Amino acid sequence: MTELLTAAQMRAIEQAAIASGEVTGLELMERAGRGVVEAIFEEWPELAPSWGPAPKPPEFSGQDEEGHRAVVLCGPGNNGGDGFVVARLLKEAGWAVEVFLYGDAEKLPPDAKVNYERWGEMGEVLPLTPQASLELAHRHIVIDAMFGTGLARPLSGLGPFLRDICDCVDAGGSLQLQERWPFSPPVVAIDIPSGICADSGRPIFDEAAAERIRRGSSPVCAAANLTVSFHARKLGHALALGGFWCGKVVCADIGISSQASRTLPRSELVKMANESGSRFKRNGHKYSHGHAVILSGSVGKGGAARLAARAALRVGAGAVTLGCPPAAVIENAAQLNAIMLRAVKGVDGFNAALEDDRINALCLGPGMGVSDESRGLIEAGLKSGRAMVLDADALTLIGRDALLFGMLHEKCVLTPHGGEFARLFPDLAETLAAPATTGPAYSKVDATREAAKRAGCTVLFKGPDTVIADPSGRCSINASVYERSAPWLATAGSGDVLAGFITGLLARGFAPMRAAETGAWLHTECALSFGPGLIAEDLPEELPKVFRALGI
Ligand SMILES: NC(=O)C1=CN([C@@H]2O[C@H](COP(=O)(O)OP(=O)(O)OC[C@H]3O[C@@H](n4cnc5c(N)ncnc54)[C@H](O)[C@@H]3O)[C@@H](O)[C@H]2O)[C@@H](O)CC1
Ligand SMILES: Nc1ncnc2c1ncn2[C@@H]1O[C@H](COP(=O)(O)OP(=O)(O)O)[C@@H](O)[C@H]1O
Ligand SMILES: [K+]
Repeated sequence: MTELLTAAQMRAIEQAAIASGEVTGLELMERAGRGVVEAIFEEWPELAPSWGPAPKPPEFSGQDEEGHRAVVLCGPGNNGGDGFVVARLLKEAGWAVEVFLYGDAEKLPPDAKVNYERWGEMGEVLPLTPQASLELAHRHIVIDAMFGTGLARPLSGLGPFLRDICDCVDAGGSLQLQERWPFSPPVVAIDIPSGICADSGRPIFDEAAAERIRRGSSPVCAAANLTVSFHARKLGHALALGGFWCGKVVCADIGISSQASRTLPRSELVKMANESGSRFKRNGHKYSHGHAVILSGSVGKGGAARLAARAALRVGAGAVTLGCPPAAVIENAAQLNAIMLRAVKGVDGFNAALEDDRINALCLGPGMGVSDESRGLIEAGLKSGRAMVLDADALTLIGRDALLFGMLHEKCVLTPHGGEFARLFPDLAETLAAPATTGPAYSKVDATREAAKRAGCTVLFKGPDTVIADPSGRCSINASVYERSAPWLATAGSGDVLAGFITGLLARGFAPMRAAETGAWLHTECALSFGPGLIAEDLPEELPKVFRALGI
């Protein structure tokens, strides 16, 4: 678990470090540039100085034929300043370096200006204008230092360069992949690929650029094989398409002493999990670990609820009961063993079941249907005040019904995917879907926080960038990107399993926000542990292995 920062938080951390006298801005920029160069040599050891002469790019006929060659594209802010440092350090390592500047050198901020001038003593700076000829195919590395956390508006006049950069990245960014592109150099983005908003992971573009995308011409942002960020990952590396554009993200330590960016070791995660709610099972009888009730749909519609029930039991609820319409009892009885089964005849039947005060968590929605009876069941569940996961059809019903929406309470967890989120919060979904024309752009974090506040309960907005927020504004992201990428989670029923994990954790006494965070994290862990080929049924069955690996 790693804390992600917004651009403003990063600026505040930097300013605090400078104000305390701990470091100067110029030193930070030097460390940032050094961090980029070190990350490059670590990623591609064959480029490190000790490796001897560089492979000769094909068709290259300029000077320095035996040396490594880099092109550094600098922008008008401090991201560009980092670029000038990288250019200088590579040159000092014996590289041939060509530097381009987008913008006016006179207007560079002070630290970037100093580094521009330092570079100026070693080499020239060419203007990055439409006339510039980059000849990327003749380099060993391309450095994108055009824009970082300060991106404020759409890029303009950079289209052809962005196309070249994206082509290099598409070609694999490997020094070995020479057949596909004459000599496709890896692209290294400083902080974030230019054009991507560091707070939202969304490209910033206007209508004119949108039209260009529709025509399939130039892209609106750069991409990278390696992104080197500083101090901590930013939200934009994890949200939306950030994971898609950034390639691999490494975080260079620039020596700022802030607690903000700690990466928690697994042992600490386990400790946190143990401290929240009713702990992992140590002692007590089954009902001391809670009793979850999951309602299923009618005949032939029980699969989703059975998946959720199995997940709730595996995650450690002491007892799980599946409640179904009387007509569906035989179908469910044929499928269930450890999970108890109870015929629930309409709302009255549900209210009767809820008289058992050992029942402390409910899950409504998976496979439930959107009938009036389903609505009544949701109302009864909400009136009972129990901790409760509302998923799938329950979300559709709540989205249609202001009265039900108004009954949501702080022990509820809503688990919408994109479509369900749009039904529940159409205005927020619309804002999120509208092209982002200025930075920082409205993000999935903004939308989920606002949704949780409005609903008065925890909201988990699903996707590879699952965002979880509670009404107090607390928010976390379960990003299934980079080393935690598990696209095989996009399989029918995996959302039902997630609902079951959260319900089981609620039954065990986890607070709603913690249950949602832990459930989402375990969901991804199970997918990673199982690997491709996974179907929803496999997720709960993988949990014991995941728990064992965690030492639980
Ligand atoms: N904050 C920190 O702690 C550190 C920041 N560093 C670097 O500084 C960067 C942030 O620097 P800045 O805040 O100067 O931001 P940027 O370097 O991203 O650029 C901002 C500048 O570009 C202009 N601009 C924004 N969008 C534009 C567009 N589409 N077209 C033309 N001009 C545009 C802005 O008006 C501003 O002048 C980081 O990404 C990182 O690379 C590092 O030096 C290390 C420390
Ligand atoms: N590409 C992906 N990478 C990681 N997780 C994903 C991806 N696509 C979907 N998921 C996760 O899989 C689950 C799918 O849930 P949902 O959309 O409700 O599907 P279903 O209704 O079929 O169960 C969610 O937890 C979501 O976050
Ligand atoms: K950049």
